[in-house]
Amino acid sequence: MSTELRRLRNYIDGEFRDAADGRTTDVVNPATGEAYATAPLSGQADVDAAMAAAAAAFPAWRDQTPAERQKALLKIADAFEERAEELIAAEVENTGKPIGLTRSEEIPPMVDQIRFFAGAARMLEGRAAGEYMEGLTSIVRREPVGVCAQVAPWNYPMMMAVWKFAPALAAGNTVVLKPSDTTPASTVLIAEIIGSIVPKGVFNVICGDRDSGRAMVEHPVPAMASITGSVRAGISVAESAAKDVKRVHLELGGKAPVVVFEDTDMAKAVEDISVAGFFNAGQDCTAATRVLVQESIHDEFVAALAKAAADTKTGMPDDEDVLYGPLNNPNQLKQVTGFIERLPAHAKVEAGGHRVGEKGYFYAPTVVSGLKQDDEIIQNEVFGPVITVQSFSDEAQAVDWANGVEYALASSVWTKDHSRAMRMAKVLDFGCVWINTHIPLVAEMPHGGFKKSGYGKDLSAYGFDDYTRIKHVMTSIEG
Ligand SMILES: NC(=O)c1ccc[n+]([C@@H]2O[C@H](COP(=O)([O-])OP(=O)(O)OC[C@H]3O[C@@H](n4cnc5c(N)ncnc54)[C@H](O)[C@@H]3O)[C@@H](O)[C@H]2O)c1
Ligand SMILES: C[N+](C)(C)CC=O
Repeated sequence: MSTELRRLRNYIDGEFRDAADGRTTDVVNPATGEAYATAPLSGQADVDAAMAAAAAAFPAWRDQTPAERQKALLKIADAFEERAEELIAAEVENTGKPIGLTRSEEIPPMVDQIRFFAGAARMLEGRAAGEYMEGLTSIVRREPVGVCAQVAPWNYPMMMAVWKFAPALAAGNTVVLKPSDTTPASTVLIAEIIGSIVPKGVFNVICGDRDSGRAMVEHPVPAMASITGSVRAGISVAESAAKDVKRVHLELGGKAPVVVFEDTDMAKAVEDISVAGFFNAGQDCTAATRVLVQESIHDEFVAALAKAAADTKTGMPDDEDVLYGPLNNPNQLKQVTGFIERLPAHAKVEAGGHRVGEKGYFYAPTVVSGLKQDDEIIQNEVFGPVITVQSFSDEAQAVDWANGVEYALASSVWTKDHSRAMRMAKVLDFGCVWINTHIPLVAEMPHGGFKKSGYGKDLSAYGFDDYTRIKHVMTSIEG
């Protein structure tokens, strides 16, 4: 059976290769539940080869001028635009996402993000050079870190690949990137695109599972390990990297609070929050997943949100009316289903709460109310199309509950009171606070969390800095 499937391959040192020992895994389309390809299950020999290629390519790539690296990234961005339909097709097979939304919501920001980092390559910052001790001039050199081991998740496989390779390559690093074992197809296509533009060895792709990822992070060559994924995986990466003191960059998910005050524009809030909660089947680390609503408007808000959920459609990628597709894999379906099955007696399912169909891994838009702060579904990441609602009495309680989880990536506040919004922005302990909106991201602004959401920033000049190191050079100017 699997011999008839399309064969995806690793991209190492400028060529496509099978795993050295020939091992593969089937890759399943989550909208159908059927395998459509095989991908290498990479082992130590594959990781060794990719790291050796990236290490060999590093000096020449590092020594290119920023202008040359900018030109390469701009060509990559142009190629993404030219080959957008191929990227969309690969991503849709990977994930089951709606075709139209992948075209409108993913390709343009990805291309823009690559172009942003192309520009950033020429805007490296440093403090002024000068004489801080008599007769001695100090300067700061900003340099690439080296080879970067990068591990991507399955929820936005191609966009997260961009967030990883673009700043790394722009800064002069070389890359070994691993997509999730459930979603390798778009990353393999990205390798083909980038490989036609940069010298061999600069960008390498290894397919495989968490053991392949672990072998990359534990490898002696990379100077930096970056991962987007679960807290469990992030802790494991940080532990492995600590053994030889590699730099670590972690984006580990969230449990975004959405704090709705009684003076909000209810219709706008409900519409925006339901989209931000259900988009991508809620498989988004910033999803508007945990609503805290002031008690005076609680019942009206819950009724409106339940109606918005009932009006939200999930279904096949070619259906233009759907907001979101399937969950990514059977484990994720089991995880989401488990949270709903284990709801405490005081919880009330206001909408959804069930699987949709028997083919693929679709789950209905779901709203759950009546929850308490220490309930499992409030404290843990569901990563599915499930919005929870709690009722708060005053600002202090809202802040207490909003901050009362282990995650700290993103949050939002909904109010017409500017002073209250700014007070909340100060005390909410999250890497992002949106006011009267939730989920937009721009290339110029940092994305990244605190607490168990990880450390290090994606996007922005701050994200670019994370892929550089600074060196002090001091020279005598006497004689
Ligand atoms: N932050 C995010 O964007 C994000 C993305 C995907 C999953 N998640 C969370 O993770 C939960 C579980 O999903 P999952 O188990 O499929 O994700 P995961 O964290 O296991 O996988 C993410 C990536 O990390 C790799 N990986 C896993 N363990 C590793 C290790 N020890 N060393 C190196 N690489 C490793 C995987 O192969 C994959 O490429 C989800 O329910 C969700 O809560 C978060
Ligand atoms: C980074 N983001 C928000 C696009 C996806 C995280 O799950």
